[in-house]
Amino acid sequence: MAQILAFSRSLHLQHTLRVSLASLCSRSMSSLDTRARAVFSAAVEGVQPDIVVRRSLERHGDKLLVGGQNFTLTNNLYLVGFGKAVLGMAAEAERIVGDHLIKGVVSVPHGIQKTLRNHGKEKMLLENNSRIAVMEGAKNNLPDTDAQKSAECIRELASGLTEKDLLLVLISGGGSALLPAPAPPMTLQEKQDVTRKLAAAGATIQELNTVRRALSLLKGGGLAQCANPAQVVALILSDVIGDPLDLIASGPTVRSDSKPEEVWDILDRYKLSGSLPSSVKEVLRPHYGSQVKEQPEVVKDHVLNVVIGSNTIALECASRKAVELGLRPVILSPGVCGDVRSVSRLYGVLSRFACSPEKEPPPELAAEILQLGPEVGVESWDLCRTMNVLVEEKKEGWGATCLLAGGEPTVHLTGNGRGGRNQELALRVGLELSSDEVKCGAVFLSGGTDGQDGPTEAAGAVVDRKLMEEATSQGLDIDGFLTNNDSFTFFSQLSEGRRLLMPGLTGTNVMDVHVMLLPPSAPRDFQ
Ligand SMILES: Nc1ncnc2c1ncn2[C@@H]1O[C@H](COP(=O)(O)OP(=O)(O)OP(=O)(O)O)[C@@H](O)[C@H]1O
Ligand SMILES: O=C(O)[C@H](O)CO
Repeated sequence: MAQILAFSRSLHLQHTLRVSLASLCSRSMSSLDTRARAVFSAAVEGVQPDIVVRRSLERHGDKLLVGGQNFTLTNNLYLVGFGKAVLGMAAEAERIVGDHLIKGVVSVPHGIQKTLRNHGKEKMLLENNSRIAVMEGAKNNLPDTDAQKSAECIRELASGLTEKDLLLVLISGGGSALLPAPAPPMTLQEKQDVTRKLAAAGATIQELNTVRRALSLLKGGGLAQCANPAQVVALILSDVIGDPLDLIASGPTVRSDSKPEEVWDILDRYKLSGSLPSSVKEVLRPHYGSQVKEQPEVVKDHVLNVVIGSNTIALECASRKAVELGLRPVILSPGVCGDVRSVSRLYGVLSRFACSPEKEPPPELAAEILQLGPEVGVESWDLCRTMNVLVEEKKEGWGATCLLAGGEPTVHLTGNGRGGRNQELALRVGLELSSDEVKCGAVFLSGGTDGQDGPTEAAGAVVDRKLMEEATSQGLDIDGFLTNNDSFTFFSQLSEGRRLLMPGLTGTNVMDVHVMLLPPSAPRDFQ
């Protein structure tokens, strides 16, 4: 009898323990979800247009300090800008330089002022008495006649400057479409056709912008050339992996050294060279390029290009937030790219590595991680460094790790659903975490820092190992949604959209941020 009582007491104890552990774990899940969202918000906050401008542009009386150089202000300042984030950058720059600003023009996305106002982001708008003209254009991120007019105004402003003047150029992602200046005799339509066909054929942003530079009067250093002999200072918010100055917005203030053969190679690669209109061929003829684009060395001396915001900076800010939240941060890389399937596999294997019950994770996991590296643009060195942190974490039991990465993976579209690369990545990582092999409570978030993932209202989504069970219990077939690239519909229907990341339009853009929170394997450490 005593044995039976002891057994039943032990059953009761086990049950109570299981219940309290489960509630502890589910509390930990929701707190990890909340913490992942807070880390993402900190990444976005760290690269807000006003903040990055304030950090890089200092005014002391009539001196402007930028990029370690001093410029004297004598009511000689002009401003131009183009890109998705330049409205907020321009508003802050005007607050800093005040009356020294004579005149400015910015080319910004169609409808952005209304959208920012609707999202309560008035501080990103210009004052009523601003000296900067705001021109909207490039509907759906495509160059159009409105953007061409803006580009013409920017060209006129730059061309009229003298050696006494200082031109502040604000540049951010989306700048290529907002500054179209087709080199004659090419028309805007002809130029647009070439870039659209290249993009549809899967050209990378490096390939696309190499061609755009060659077909434009203002890209590839053309704008700096127009402004000569004025001093040019460009503040750049980077949305390209590695922050290549000559490719962000197609480098209007950076002398382009690419040769016509490089451009032809790209056009050949995508089988477009045979079908080009004669105007495009004329622009790409070697002697034409050198006539239009030849830039004297002096232009280079008069240009200062400064990257003031990037994915790396966003990840550093996220990392600081992680520490505040009691997490141990490790930045994997700001250059994650490649097919979203390989990227999701990497995160799946990394979570298995971190959560394996042994103190030394199985070597085959490390081998697979290293094998995936080249496919997703991550160096072996960064993978090894990250794995070392995860192993140390296991041995010394520091608490949850916050693995951070950024970049821009690609989705090969096969369906016609609604989604974006962040939501699709999250969905695929959710499947990895739900698979039987993984027993840890990792939470994964993927979000676009501009707040808009593909043509959807969400920036991304947050997932964990419960995803599959949750979807199945609600009659949602994950594979079906994935085949149709319908990740937004999936996450909208799942649990009333709770897993969606909806920060609204953020007014900035430094590609995507990935956050994976890896709690320690031992349940006693969950909190
Ligand atoms: N239904 C979909 N599912 C998954 N990905 C999609 C879907 N539709 C579009 N995409 C992807 O979304 C991307 C375009 O989205 P978005 O407008 O956020 O681009 P972006 O590269 O962030 O632009 P920018 O850098 O100018 O802000 C493309 O890579 C495209 O493949
Ligand atoms: O505008 C562009 O070219 C892209 O956003 C890359 O900077």
